[in-house]
Amino acid sequence: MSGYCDVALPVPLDRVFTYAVNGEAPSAGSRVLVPFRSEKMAGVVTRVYEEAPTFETKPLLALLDREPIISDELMKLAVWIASYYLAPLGEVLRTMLPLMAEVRQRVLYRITEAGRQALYDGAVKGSSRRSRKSPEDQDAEYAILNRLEDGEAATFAALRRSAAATRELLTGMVRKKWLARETEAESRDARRLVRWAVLVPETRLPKLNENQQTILAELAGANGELPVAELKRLELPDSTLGTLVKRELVRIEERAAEFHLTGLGQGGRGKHTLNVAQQAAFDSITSAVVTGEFRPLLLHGVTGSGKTAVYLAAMRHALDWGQSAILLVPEIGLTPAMAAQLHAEFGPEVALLHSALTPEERAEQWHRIRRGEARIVVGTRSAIFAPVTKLGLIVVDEEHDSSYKQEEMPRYHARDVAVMRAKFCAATVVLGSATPSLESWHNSETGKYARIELHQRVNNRPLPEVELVDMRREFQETGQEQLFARALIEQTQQTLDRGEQAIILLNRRGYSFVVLCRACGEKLQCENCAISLTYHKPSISEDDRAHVGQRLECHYCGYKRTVPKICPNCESEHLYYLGAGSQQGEERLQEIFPGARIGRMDRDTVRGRHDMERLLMRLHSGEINLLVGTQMIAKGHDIHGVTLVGVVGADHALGLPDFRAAERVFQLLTQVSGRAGRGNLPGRVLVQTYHQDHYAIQTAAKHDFHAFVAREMKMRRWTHYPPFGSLANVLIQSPHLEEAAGWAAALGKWFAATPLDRIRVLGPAAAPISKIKRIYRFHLILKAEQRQSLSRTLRAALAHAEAIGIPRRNLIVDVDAVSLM
Ligand SMILES: Nc1ncnc2c1ncn2[C@@H]1O[C@H](COP(=O)(O)OP(=O)(O)OP(=O)(O)O)[C@@H](O)[C@H]1O
Ligand SMILES: [Zn+2]
Repeated sequence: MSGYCDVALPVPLDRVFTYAVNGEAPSAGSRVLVPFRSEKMAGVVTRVYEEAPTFETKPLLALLDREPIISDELMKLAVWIASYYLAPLGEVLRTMLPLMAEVRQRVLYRITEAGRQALYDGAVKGSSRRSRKSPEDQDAEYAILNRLEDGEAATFAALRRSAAATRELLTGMVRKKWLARETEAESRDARRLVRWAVLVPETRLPKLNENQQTILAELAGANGELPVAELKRLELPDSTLGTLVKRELVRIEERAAEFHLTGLGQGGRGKHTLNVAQQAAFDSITSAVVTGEFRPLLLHGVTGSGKTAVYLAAMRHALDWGQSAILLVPEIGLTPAMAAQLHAEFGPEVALLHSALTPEERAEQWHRIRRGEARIVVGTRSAIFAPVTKLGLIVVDEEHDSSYKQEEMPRYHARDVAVMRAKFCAATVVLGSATPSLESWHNSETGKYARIELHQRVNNRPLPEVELVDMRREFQETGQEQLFARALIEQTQQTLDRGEQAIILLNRRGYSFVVLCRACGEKLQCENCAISLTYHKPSISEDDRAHVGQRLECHYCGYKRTVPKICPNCESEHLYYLGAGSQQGEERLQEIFPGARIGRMDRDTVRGRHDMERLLMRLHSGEINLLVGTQMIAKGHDIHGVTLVGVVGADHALGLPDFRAAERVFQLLTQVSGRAGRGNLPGRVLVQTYHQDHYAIQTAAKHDFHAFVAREMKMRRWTHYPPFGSLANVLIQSPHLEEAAGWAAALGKWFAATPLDRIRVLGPAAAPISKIKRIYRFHLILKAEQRQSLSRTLRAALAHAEAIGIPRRNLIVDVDAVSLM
């Protein structure tokens, strides 16, 4: 049959592309292979039709799916995201489909006419003496040309095998135009086979080196077998496993990929019957689900009120009703207990989509969900695109968490996408948190969302008492800057003496987060970013899995350098290390409490998939009785022995140039306080602060969410920030400072000259972080009373930018921006 179709391609262009159908027609929502520029590319068909377009079209190359893999409902969602966030539809669809592992790009080499000529010339005249190549290289080149003479294209691997080709030689030959390089998208099914390493029972162990022993120990500890991919996480050389296989101590088996969960840490603490408040929340949710209509709910439940049990019961109910459910969590790796509870509750019905999955594993899960084998989906933000059918319930846990916002194209917010998806498929969506975002709270005030509250902790446990320690007074009374206040030291000691556990939040990793030269006043900065370098000491902790050596490190781009003895600017020797991070916290605590069993939880100690579980296990068992860490320690953990929480230096974030600064500090204080007193003993919190009178600190200390919100809403209303109106951040970036500044000025001029419909424009100005990874950054902030007019204006601005030659990739439009830095 003939006809035409529109295809969305993953390229940064806000349009679809038309191709001619020359065989079997594809269906909308299925993938096809098409020629694009000089490449072949996989895209998703958005429309199939008869009438010929007025321009010339190229034909489709291949159909990759027999049936649509994007349902109408998900396509509708994709179109909404593309329009709302001003993102190309092809990019949105690529984000939605974790199937790129199935379409692999192959690079092929083919001989050209010039190549043939060279081959014949060489055969006649022998090797050319004028060539700069060695005779060996010339021979290799002829071998390659010879191999390709029949006209078939071959891969690098094939040419290396049969003609000893190297990448260098091939690149040179392409440059001489003897060879043409082609890319080919190769479609295949997601790999269904997983390679497992299996321990061979062996009585006499030969001499082994340390790496080999590590692998054998790891296998022995896992009942003798593990997927090879798991072993890769040990970060040992690949050859180690190879040697073990050669020596017949380990054998490799290919097995069908199946769903497996390894070491999820301890499971839930057994199931509880819901208490009265939980039951009421459950009833509200399930009666929304059974209406079969779109029902958005905000579940505001204080820390430790047992929200998880409500989610699980509601999801079970949806399942029993023949529906499926999606649960979004900020980061599964951080809450292994949650994963264990889910697995205990739903067994093989649950698909876990976490960030440590390989592309193949992700694709495998996607297929399981699509086949209807897993009707409960749990995952981080992109799990909102899971291809479940009969979706009845979506739960967004910790809905205020900023990890739901994707900070790359498409810059969607998974919580808001969750609400739209629920709307498109007439489902119930529950946004849950002890500290709801002001946006969601506002929606519950205006009646857009129904609100459910859990005011009490389970078993009538009290919320912890919070005491503020004024660090200005502490300084006056002790005469010196202290990392830990006297009261915190005293109470930590008492807690440990009573055999209880304490956690201390120090929300920066590393040892010192500023290195300052007292002579010239300069802070040592990253070479690539406008960011102070953080000093990391050689590690003192056995938990520390990061690099052990001392170094200065940029926490934005990962740049590392040795620690200088003198200031790189003025060569003075007066370098001072200021600002304590978690590594320093740990060291100081070790000095103060030599008998304590200290653990540390931050990005340096929690790297691999199992690090968090190990740490939590040691906390649950009491092996660790004093934990220091960054905001990771505030995330949902339920450790019953913790009765004291200390907060150090969390209020400095109040000074950040971001309208959400107060909200973030309030959330962090409330969440970290919420870790205390979750068992039988009541908890206490000590907050060290220099801003004792700030309303975010005051209200957090009183667990008074309503008072905080009332105050913060006033501020937002005055300053026209969300939830009052809509906001977008327009970033202009370039590796050349003048270029970025020039473009920013040009856009600024356009905004100033264009009549805008109730939109306030701030800037252009240098972004608070004016350079990241050698890219200079300027921005404009748009505050609009009406969403539509914001959207219209942004589109017009993009069109103007294109007209004056600002490349699309140098412009970032961040609708509902979460980070303004
Ligand atoms: N009905 C119940 N009776 C007794 N204990 C319960 C009940 N429901 C839940 N729990 C327990 O209460 C504790 C807190 O529950 P959960 O972790 O779900 O709190 P949460 O509301 O998610 O808190 P946070 O917002 O701090 O993460 C857990 O140990 C859980 O096992
Ligand atoms: Zn950097």
